[in-house]
Amino acid sequence: MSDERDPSPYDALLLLSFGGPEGPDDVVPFLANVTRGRGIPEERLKEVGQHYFLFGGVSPINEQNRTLLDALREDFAEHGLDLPVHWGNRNWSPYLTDALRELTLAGHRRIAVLTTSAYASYSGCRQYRENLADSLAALTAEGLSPPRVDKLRHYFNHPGFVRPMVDGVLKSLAELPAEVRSDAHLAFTTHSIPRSAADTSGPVAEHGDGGAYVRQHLDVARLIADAVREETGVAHPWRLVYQSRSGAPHIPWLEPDVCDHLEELHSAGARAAVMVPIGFVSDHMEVLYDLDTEALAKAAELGLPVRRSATVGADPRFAAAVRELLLERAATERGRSVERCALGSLGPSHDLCPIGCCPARAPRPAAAGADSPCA
Ligand SMILES: CC1=C(CCC(=O)O)c2cc3nc(cc4[nH]c(cc5[nH]c(cc1n2)c(C)c5CCC(=O)O)c(CCC(=O)O)c4C)C(CCC(=O)O)=C3C
Ligand SMILES: [Fe+2]
Repeated sequence: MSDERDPSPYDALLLLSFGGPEGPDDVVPFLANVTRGRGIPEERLKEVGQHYFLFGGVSPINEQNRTLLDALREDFAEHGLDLPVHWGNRNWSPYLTDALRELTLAGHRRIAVLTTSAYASYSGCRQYRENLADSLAALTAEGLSPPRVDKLRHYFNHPGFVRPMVDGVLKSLAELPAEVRSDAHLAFTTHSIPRSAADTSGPVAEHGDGGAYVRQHLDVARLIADAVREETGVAHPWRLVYQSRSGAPHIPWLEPDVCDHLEELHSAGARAAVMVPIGFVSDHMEVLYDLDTEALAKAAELGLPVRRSATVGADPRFAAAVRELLLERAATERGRSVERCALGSLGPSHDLCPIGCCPARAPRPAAAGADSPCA
């Protein structure tokens, strides 16, 4: 078999995602799963529940993952890559443990895992690794012998993730009124996280204030802004901003908030903006509510023309990137040296999260890292 289509040692790919409710009755149990043991105030839960009820209790995230699964299967088939693609979630059905049980019972022994989070952070990386460790432990407790799992590297700077977003920004710019288009600011937005979590994201020694989380986002923002300038000849001013903050007000989280930023832009005389949700892989509730509902309402109130650009979703270039990441890792595991595709200044991310990377408040077992048993 040619190296370009040899997935060994892997015998399956698992898409690992957040999960979301698919009807009004799912909302509260879903939120209980999300916040289990983390002391999110009930006020906030009710507020978040409202976001979901506005959309009939349905988060689009599961449907988008189904579409991504289709795109991955289609891409694999087109490229002669014979590898089953499965799906499991942290917080809603289909649950990760059930997906891994099914794979175990079907005889799979070594699984590559793709998370729907492109960046380093506790929520986007280590927490998924903890979920994997928990599920493997649950299957062992059931008397099964679960497979080994490897998490594919962070793909924030992979061209298959960045280029579709560049196209999205160009499209959004084109939709702005012609007379303000070239003045538009780019507001790159991602999930706010506690400052303490940002500072300890990624290999701690390597990164300054804001950790790998902020550096990785800044690199992607710069890449997109540069590509847009090359395409349009306009150097749009840009800034990295944050959204979807939760938690107690006295604990510092990453700022500024996207809505505050729009207000600031407006009072500084800006004439238009495009919000670019680089922190998210698909148009799930954070995008649909926090940006398309809340932030666009703020923009309308200000009379500021604002568009929200597309996430990668199931773009065929993203599906191709997943195939490349998988084959790259497979070849590495077979001891071959391979090209590791990455744009920008940070280079390709590590395959194995270093010890202590993105620490949890209370240390717990995590799979697929340098500090994992049998990694
Ligand atoms: C970095 C990051 C990502 C991006 C990476 C990734 O994609 O993984 C992300 C994604 C998502 N976050 C999501 C939903 C929620 N996140 C919450 C809470 C939190 N997120 C955090 C961080 C992140 N979150 C943090 C530090 C908290 C507070 C503490 C905690 O609880 O860990 C809460 C609880 C209520 C609230 O506090 O808002 C909910 C309901 C959904 C599903 C949306 C849908 O249903 O369509 C998705 C994709
Ligand atoms: Fe979240």
